[in-house]
Formats: sequence, C-alpha cells, structure tokens
Amino acid sequence: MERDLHEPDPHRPDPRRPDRHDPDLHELLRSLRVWDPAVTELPDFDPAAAPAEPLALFTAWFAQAVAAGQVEPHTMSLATADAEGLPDVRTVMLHGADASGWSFATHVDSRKGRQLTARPYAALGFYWPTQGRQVRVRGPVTAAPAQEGQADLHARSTGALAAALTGRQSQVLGSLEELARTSESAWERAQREPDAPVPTWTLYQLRPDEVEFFQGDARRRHVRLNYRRTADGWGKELLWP
Ligand SMILES: Cc1cc2nc3c(=O)[nH]c(=O)nc-3n(C[C@H](O)[C@H](O)[C@H](O)COP(=O)(O)O)c2cc1C
Repeated sequence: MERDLHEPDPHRPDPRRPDRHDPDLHELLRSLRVWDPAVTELPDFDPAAAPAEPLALFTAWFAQAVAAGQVEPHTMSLATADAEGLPDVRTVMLHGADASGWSFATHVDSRKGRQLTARPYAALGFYWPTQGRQVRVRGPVTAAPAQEGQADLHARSTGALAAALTGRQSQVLGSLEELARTSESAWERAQREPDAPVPTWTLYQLRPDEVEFFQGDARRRHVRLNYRRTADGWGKELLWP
C-alpha cells in the first residue's frame, strides 16, 4: 500500500545522511515527501469566495507567501517555445504584476529573447511549498518600450546592472577567466555609471489569457481554480486535480 505523503519509511536507513559518498538518486527520491508538516501549513482555500479577477488573488497569495516565510516567492519558471514549437524553460525574477500583465526582464538576444521574438507567447509557473500552492499564468508577451526597460534596470541593484552589462547571455563562453574579466569591468562600469544603458535588456509583459491557482490538500483533494479571460472580464472554473 502506498504510504502517506508525510510518512518516512521506518525500515530504510536514511539516504540523506551527509556522510554518504555514493548517493542513490532513486533511494533519495523515495525518502522525500512533499508538504512535510514541519515546513508546510496547507491553508483552506474557498474558491467561491475568490475575487472576480486573478490579479487580486495573485496579490493576496503572494503577500501570504511572503508572510509565511516562503523563500524567494518572486522567482518563477518562464516557459517559452522556439521557432519549431519545441518547449524551453528557466527561472527568472518577477518584476511586477498589474492590469497590463506580469513582467520580467532579460536580454532580447538571449535564447529566451529570441524564442519570444519568434513566438511571443509564454507561461509562468510559481511554486510556494510553504503553503502547497502553485500559480500558472499563460498568455501573449510583448516587449515594453525601451525606456521602461532601462528605467526598470536602473532602479535595481548594482549587481543586476553589472550582470546586464556583462551581456552575451546564452552565447557559448570560452572560459571562466573570460567571464571574470568581462564581469569585473561590468561591475566597475555599473558602479561608475549607474545609468549605463544596456540596449539588449528588455522588460517583457505577459498579458494572461488564463491564470490557474492550485491549493494543495493533505487528502489530495487539491483545489484548482482557473480564470479565463472573456470578452468582458474573467470567467472562473474549477478543475479536477
Ligand atoms: C533565481 C534565479 C533568478 C534568475 N532571474 C533571471 C532574470 O530575471 N532574468 C534573466 O535573464 N535571467 C535570470 N536568471 C537566469 C536564467 O535562469 C537563465 O539561466 C538565463 O536567463 C539564460 O536563459 P536562456 O538561455 O533561456 O535565455 C535567473 C536564474 C535564477 C536561478
């Protein structure tokens, strides 16, 4: 019989012992559980009381994730597709969310930037394990005007500007020494010139067609509430887990 989500198997030695030099991936996987009550508190979620539009619920859940001590709730998976339609995914920072969409920033000539030029459509995935919550956002993506992207970059840290100035994102790197040299001069320039322009750095906005909220449940009666954009607002539907 399958064991409960939270129950370790008492008959197995702990494969997570730090002195193990021969990690067994499958043994480790079997030893792990999601939503361990020591770190996760699954809140009740009543979809009937959810707001009429997804931004309000996202904002509430985001604030609750921060309050619950969720590590890095503002990081998200960004999924794109290349010109052939093949999928790709990576982690980026959420820069904002408002009536015009969810925003993130990157280089227009990076792999994802090129994919977004070829297919201006993306999906975002947030996972907040402290509350067993997931949010998925899908829709068309547009690039914000250049000055908005530059202003967003210059409002961030020196490190963010130095990283953007380093550039050549996703190109093949010859050596770590080359990276160290380029990054060193990028840091110097970022400190000297906090408004240094980075023409490839682009702020993108994803205007959702769909936003799905998933609330995990210990009995696996997970609640999924999907918002779909309609001609005059948003429709809501529950989904089987
Ligand atoms: C926590 C975290 C946050 C990141 N945030 C960004 C970001 O906001 N923008 C960005 O271009 N890359 C960010 N990256 C790096 C991307 O994951 C990725 O390595 C890089 O953008 C190249 O992706 P690409 O080759 O698909 O274009 C982040 C990585 C991590 C682990």
